[in-house]
Amino acid sequence: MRRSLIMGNWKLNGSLSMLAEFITSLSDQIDALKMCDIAIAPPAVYLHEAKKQLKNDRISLAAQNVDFNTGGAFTGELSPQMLKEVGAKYVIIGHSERRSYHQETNEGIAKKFALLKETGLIPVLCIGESETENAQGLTQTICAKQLDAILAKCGPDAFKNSVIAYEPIWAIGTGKAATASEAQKVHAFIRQHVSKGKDEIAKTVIIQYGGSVNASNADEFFAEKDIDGALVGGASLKVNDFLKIAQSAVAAKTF
Ligand SMILES: O=C[C@H](O)COP(=O)(O)O
Repeated sequence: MRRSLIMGNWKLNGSLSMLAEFITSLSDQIDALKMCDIAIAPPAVYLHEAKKQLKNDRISLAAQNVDFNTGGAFTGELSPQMLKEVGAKYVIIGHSERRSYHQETNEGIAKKFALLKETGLIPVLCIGESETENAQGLTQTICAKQLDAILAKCGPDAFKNSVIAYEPIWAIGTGKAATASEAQKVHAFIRQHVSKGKDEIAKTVIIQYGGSVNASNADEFFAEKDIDGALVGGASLKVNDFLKIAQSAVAAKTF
């Protein structure tokens, strides 16, 4: 059975004191969350300190972005190897905020995906459609295009042991989450599209839902068979809310 992965994406939020409080509270509760994997993605500048403060490997670290170069004259960028060295296990790539505010393309994101795999880091590939595309019935077309860029660059086994976060753009930070059954349909499509009948990929690819997940609606998502956890933004900034979401994931796997 796939384990759920609950990841908190802090985006451009947080501080050293918040990090310390968060890690202490999370560490106190982690034993009750054995059935799911937990990760936090604070701003990259805090990863090294987070690694030092983490007392066990049950809480993993993620970065929010990476460059597609390994080194050289690329001012302001961070390489996969640097993120690995400061403790990242996962790296979020292709978030819609980066696609939209930093003009990231499917091709550039595919280069990042390939480099992360080579470095031994786990890509968390964000995909999803805009509100207009959703209204036009283009959800699957858009998701397929975003996934196909990775398959073209990395081959049919690209998604073995990888993470995909389905994040409909209209649901991010809006309080207007997709319904669990809407999300389940898209997740089932994604699983079929990336595995193309290969059981090994279908069984190992983790597909998270992201977009206004909170402590009250998390249960509904995790009850769906193709929703393997959540990429949580706003609700991951309060440790108690984040913990409740993780507890919902555990409960969904233990009935
Ligand atoms: O990476 C997280 C997503 O963008 C979701 O953000 P949100 O939970 O604030 O809607």
